[in-house]
Order: sequence, then structure tokens, then C-alpha cells
Amino acid sequence: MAHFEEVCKQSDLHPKPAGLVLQYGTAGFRTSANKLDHIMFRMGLLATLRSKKTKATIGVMVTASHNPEEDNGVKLIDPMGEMLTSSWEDYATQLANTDQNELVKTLKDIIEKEAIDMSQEANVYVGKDTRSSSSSLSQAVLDGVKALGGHSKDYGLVTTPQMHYMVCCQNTRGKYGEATVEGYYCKLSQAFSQLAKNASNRTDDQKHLSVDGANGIGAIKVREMESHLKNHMQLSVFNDGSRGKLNHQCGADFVKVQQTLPRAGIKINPGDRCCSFDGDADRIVYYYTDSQGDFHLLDGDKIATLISTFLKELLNEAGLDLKIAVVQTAYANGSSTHYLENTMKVIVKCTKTGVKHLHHAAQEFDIGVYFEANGHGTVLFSDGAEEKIQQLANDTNINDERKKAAFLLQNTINIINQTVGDAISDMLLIEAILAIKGMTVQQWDAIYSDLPNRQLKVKVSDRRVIDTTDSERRAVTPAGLQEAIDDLVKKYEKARSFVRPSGTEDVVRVYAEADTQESADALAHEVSLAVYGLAGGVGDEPKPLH
Ligand SMILES: CC(=O)N[C@H]1[C@@H](OP(=O)(O)O)O[C@H](CO)[C@@H](O)[C@@H]1O
Ligand SMILES: [Mg+2]
Repeated sequence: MAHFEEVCKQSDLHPKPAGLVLQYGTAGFRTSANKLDHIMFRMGLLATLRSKKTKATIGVMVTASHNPEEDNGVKLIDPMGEMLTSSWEDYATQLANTDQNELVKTLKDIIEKEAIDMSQEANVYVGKDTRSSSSSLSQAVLDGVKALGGHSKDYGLVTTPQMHYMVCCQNTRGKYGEATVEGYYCKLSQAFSQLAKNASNRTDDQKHLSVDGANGIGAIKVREMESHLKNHMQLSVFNDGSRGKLNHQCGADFVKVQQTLPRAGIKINPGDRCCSFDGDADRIVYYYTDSQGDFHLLDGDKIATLISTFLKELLNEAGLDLKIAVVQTAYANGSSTHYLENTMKVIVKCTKTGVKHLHHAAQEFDIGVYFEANGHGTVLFSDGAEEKIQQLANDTNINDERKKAAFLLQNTINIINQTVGDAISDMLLIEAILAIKGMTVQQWDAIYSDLPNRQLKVKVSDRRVIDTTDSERRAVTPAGLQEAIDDLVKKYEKARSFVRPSGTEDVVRVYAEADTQESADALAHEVSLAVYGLAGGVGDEPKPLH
């Protein structure tokens, strides 16, 4: 067929560097931008096949999220706005690594295996972040779609969650919202205005929020959103990309891992409510400093607690019997899990790291709140739960308290981006909850106290020697490692530690928590030494933090 000739011709313009092998990992492909041109072209091809197969619009987002500006990456978005189904991740890896002269054969294999009707129309939406490499790389995706005869729509600069939203809107024929950036702002800001009506007498101070945009796309988009929010919120946007470097000493990942204020580009006063987005605005963390200048972080665990408390109270007031659960990973602070299980008495589930795992687990419940500790998360409502809430909101025979709760639940559904974690949507929901509950960031922080914790990285020659079980909380290989960790953990109070190979970097990650920061730091260091010794450490031996 003519398309394959075109693929061959075009593919020569997007050559694969010899010997390069890349894998579709936790967050798609991610590496130095200069190695990705052929990957982008080929993901354009794959997205076109996926669209033909599903008879739906597929999304492609060009971004490397919180990684340095020099990196880039790409991920595919499935019809309902969710991550690409895992069975197709293997096709992505095959296509990425196949030699130029085998490309058509690899394509034909996929077409045959999936019984794809090539006469079916294909539709692919493409978006990109603000990296300097993103323009040419997203053009390579568009070239791939065109080569296989697919239709494409280039959304240009958008946040990752906006891209997921567009795909979902398109494939639900507008039921989820209008598939434009403007439609996104309208849907979210209308829901926010409705929720904010239920907050009494907020002062300008209470409406004020400092936002660290990580010098990325989130800064641009939150500014665009601001005009839709009218006088409901007052934003000061720092690290808006006009000067600083993307993700450099700022942004959600920096703040979470370093447990400190953005080192660059932000001016705040003690007590000010602040938040940081990551480079593609799918993560958010909150923080403030107290009068002593001490830093207080409100991470994904605190966000999940705030949101699930709010929802549980509304369900009670509405008299709705819906099952709510919180999904976390092993990185969730032990205090958060304890609080959720024992004080709030909600179901808590732990999954492997990576949003797709949390997302799937959250789909099992009427209402599933999922957050990674690093601030990536959202809330999922089952169709049944949405229907019940809708019915109640339309019921004229209920008392005012139930009516109000149903109205708040309805608008909470609308403010949330259920397709994926979304810094802007999460920010609006958190701001609405704080406003409705008349709560300060300090009061939110006081719901429970985090256990001091530390995250470290260890370089080893092959991180695949570490295999884990129990949602990554225990290592089964190499021999002796888990026993060594168990012995170290016993030395400390309230201690917990685990190790796992990263899915996005060539490192082993070490996590430790304990009753004091000194203990958490010491435990993390000792476990790093155990990893270094038993799992083939390379380079210098890990040094103590103090
Ligand atoms: C400890 C940590 O924050 N890990 C991150 C990181 O995964 P790793 O597999 O740990 O490299 O990147 C993922 C993709 O962004 C994110 O989902 C995950 O939470
Ligand atoms: Mg991100």
C-alpha cells in the first residue's frame, strides 16, 4: 500500500541513531532530546495505528515533565484520556528499537496481530511542553501521523493533563467538556465559582496564593486561567519562564525531594500559602514557612487527606452511601496511612509506583482518591456514583443540608480532571476546599504530622538485579538485601525503609522514614550502603548526609 512507501520515505528523514535502544517506561520514552526524533516519528505511526484499532482519537504529549530542559519525552493517551494500555507499551518499544529497514515489517506485524483495519480513519491529537526541543519533536510526531494517512490536530503548547482532557472530551462527544483549551478553562472555572459561593467572606489575603510554575507550561496556563477566575482568586506566579530555566532549583519535584523552598525565583513571607507545579503541570505540592522560618511541606499525602476528608463529610451530609478509598504507593508517609486508616477510617490501598497503577486501583471504588507522595493524583468517580449524586442534586424533596451537599459534590466532580493528575485542577479543588472549610494552610498541615523521611539514589551497574514484591515494599533479590534492610530498620523507632529500581532514571531509589530526621537520614544512608554492597554499586560509596 502507498502508505508504507510514504512511511519508508519519511522515516529516512527521521533516522534512528545506530545502536540506540530505548524502552517505553513508567512515563513513556524519556531521554536527552537529541536522541528522540525517530522515536517521535514512530510514535506518530503507533498513535495512528492505535486510533484505527480503537476507532477513537488518540493523544500524544511531548514532554519530559520534571526532568531537565535538555531532556524530552513522549507518551500516548488512550481514548478515555487514560495512559496507553500496557499491552501496547511493548509495541511502542518494538517500534522504537527496530532498524530503519525493518520498520515497515514491524508495523505490518502489529497490524496483523491486532487485526487493524487500515481503511479505518485515524485521528491523533498532539501537544507539547515549553522545552526548546519540543517544537521540532512534535513536528516529527505529526509527520508520523501524516505518513500513515492519519488526521492530526496540533494543540501546540498545553499541559499534559489538558491533553488528556482533550482526548476524553473528543471521544465522549463533548459529554466531558469541550475539547478546547478555552473549554477546559470554562468547565473548571465555572465549577470553582459555584464552590466558592459557599465560602463566606474571604479576605484578599485568604484568596491569595503564590504559584511556582517551574518555568514551564503550567505558569503560562495558570495565567490564562486566572482571567476566568475573576475575583475569586489572587495569584502571584513565580518562575513563569520569563527568566529562569525549566525545573532548575524550582518546581514540585525539587521542593518535594529537597524538602525546601524553591531556591530560585520566589519571594514569600512567613505563613504565605504557596504551591509548586512540575514542568508539565501534572503534579502539585503546597508549602509555607512559619515565623521561625521553618519549611512545612504539604505533599500528595496531605492533599489526598484533605480531599478525602472533604468528600467523606459531603457524602455524610448528603446521606449517600458510596464507598470511598485512598490509593497510595510505598512512598506515602507512614503517618498519612495511619491517619487515613485509623482516624478517618477509609479504605487505603497501596500500589506500585506509577500513575497507571494507582489509576487502575482507584477505578475499583465508587470514589477513588489517588495521589503519589510527590503530588501527582486526582479523584475518580464511578458512573454509578456520578449518577447517584446527579439524582440527588435534582431531587426536589430533600432538605437543604442534603441539597447543598449534593450541589457541592456535583461541582467537585466538575472541577476535577478525572483523566489524570492535574496541577491546575488540583489547585482549584484544594483552594475551594480550604475556602469552604474556612481553613488555613497551617490548620490543614496540622491534621497529622509527617514522619521525618529521606529519599536517596544509589548508582548500580544493573538496577534490574533488584526485584520487589508487596507493592515494591520488599526486595526479593538480590539475596540478603531485604534481611539487611530489616536489621537496619530494627535499630530505629517508627522506622520503615524500602528500595526499588527507578522506572525513569538509571538509579536505585532508597526511601527511609523514622521518628527523627537524624534517624531517617542515618537509616537511608545505611540502606544505601547495603544496596551499594549487595546490588553492585558503582562509583563512590554513598556518603553520610551529615
Ligand atoms: C519516587 C518518585 O517520585 N517516583 C516517580 C518517578 O518514578 P520512578 O520509577 O521512581 O523513577 O517518576 C514517575 C513518572 O513521573 C512517577 O510516577 C513516580 O512517582
Ligand atoms: Mg509531570
